[in-house]
Amino acid sequence: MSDVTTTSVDVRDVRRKFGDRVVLDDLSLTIGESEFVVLLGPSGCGKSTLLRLLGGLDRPDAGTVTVPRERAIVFQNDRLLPWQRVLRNVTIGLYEAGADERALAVLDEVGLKDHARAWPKTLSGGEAQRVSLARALVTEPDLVLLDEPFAALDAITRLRMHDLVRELRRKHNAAMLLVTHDVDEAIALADRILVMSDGRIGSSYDVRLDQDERAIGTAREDLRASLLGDLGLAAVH
Ligand SMILES: Nc1ncnc2c1ncn2[C@@H]1O[C@H](COP(=O)(O)OP(=O)(O)OP(=O)(O)O)[C@@H](O)[C@H]1O
Repeated sequence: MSDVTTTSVDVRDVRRKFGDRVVLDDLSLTIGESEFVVLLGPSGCGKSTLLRLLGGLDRPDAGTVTVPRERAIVFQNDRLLPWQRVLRNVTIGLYEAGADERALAVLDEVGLKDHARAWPKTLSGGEAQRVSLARALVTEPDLVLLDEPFAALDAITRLRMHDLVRELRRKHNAAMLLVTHDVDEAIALADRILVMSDGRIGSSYDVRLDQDERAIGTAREDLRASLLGDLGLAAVH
């Protein structure tokens, strides 16, 4: 291929049905190595279904999904094991020597090295999600899947998380796919925003190339309009 960047994710003509309902309808997308793609779309349009396919938690009825072997998922709820301390929650899935050191290094990156011996129930929502990010990154995945990881956090904590994710992205060279309903979150983090509708990728915005304020303002309006348009259609059904 003549692409400048190497492809990390290649989804081709994927179809996924639940009963009679076609949730993903010949959907195709690619994500480049170390590219940050945000998937926006109204509730129920199939974002999590796509993420689950990429994470290997589900299989398509038709089409192909090509993803790197090393990948990690962060969900909206932290899914930490309450009976394990923070450090053990991060080392889960690491079997080699030096696991504790690696986990401590990533906990340091998310600002929680001091909490290594804490129990999950003593953490705030934002801290618990930072541990989830540490757990995802400790294996140095090539692809990180983020399923609305900041949706349950308050606005200020969410903004702090955006800064953290940008910083983590610089340090770890993974491709990232974030699912969100939040247009501003999408613009803050994405290289490219994909809007999903009717089981496919409806439109695509290149944020990285559009750095001037006016272009970003226009994109924000367009994105809001396409989301509201989809919601309007959904309300008619
Ligand atoms: N395992 C399943 N069995 C039956 N239907 C399912 C299953 N998983 C998802 N669906 C249906 O597929 C559709 C898409 O669900 P999905 O969770 O992918 O949407 P979403 O875009 O992530 O929504 P939200 O933004 O609300 O999380 C929904 O109508 C949902 O009910």
